Amino acid sequence: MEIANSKAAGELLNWGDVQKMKYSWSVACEAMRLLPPSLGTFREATTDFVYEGHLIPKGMKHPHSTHKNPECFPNPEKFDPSRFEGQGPPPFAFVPFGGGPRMCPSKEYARLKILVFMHNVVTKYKWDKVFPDEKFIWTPVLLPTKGLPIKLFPHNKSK
Ligand code: HEM
Repeated sequence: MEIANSKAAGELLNWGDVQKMKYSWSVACEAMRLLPPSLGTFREATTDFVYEGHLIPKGMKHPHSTHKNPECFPNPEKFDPSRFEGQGPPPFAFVPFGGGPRMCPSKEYARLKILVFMHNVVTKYKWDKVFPDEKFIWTPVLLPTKGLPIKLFPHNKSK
């Protein structure tokens, strides 16, 4: 709310505002940790190799599986945005956008869109899910099974 409180009614966000929205981004990251928008990236080992004592055989495919590993994220089922504060998770443990040379080229664009969306929804509306226990499936992108309808209640109709 720090950014929202610094803006006049109807004033748009600027780039500097978005850079300051660190807690909102931690919340978005924690949501993407628990429910990655994309099922993950598949990498195929082109040769046998050993990593930290584990044989990775040629042909093995790896979707990302670290998001709920308690060594990377203690108490992994808990929604806790503070995991992303300070140094944050270990390298390559949090990979909703993939990693390495083929990682999502739109990560920063997606961050901008997500933060602007969150800012506007939170500052303009109170909202409720129509189906509180709606399930999500991956197809391979994350989809709400009933389309995630929500009811919006404007905070202030004059804005
Ligand atoms: C929350 C939003 C998004 C998420 C979570 C996401 C996630 C991903 C993931 C996991 C990959 C595979 C990366 C890899 O193989 O290591 C990927 C690739 C890609 N994404 Fe995104 N993405 C998002 C938004 C977008 C948007 C908005 C665009 C385009 C405007 C986009 C364009 C691409 C492209 C072109 C690739 C292929 C990159 C390559 O193979 O070199 N993504 N994305």
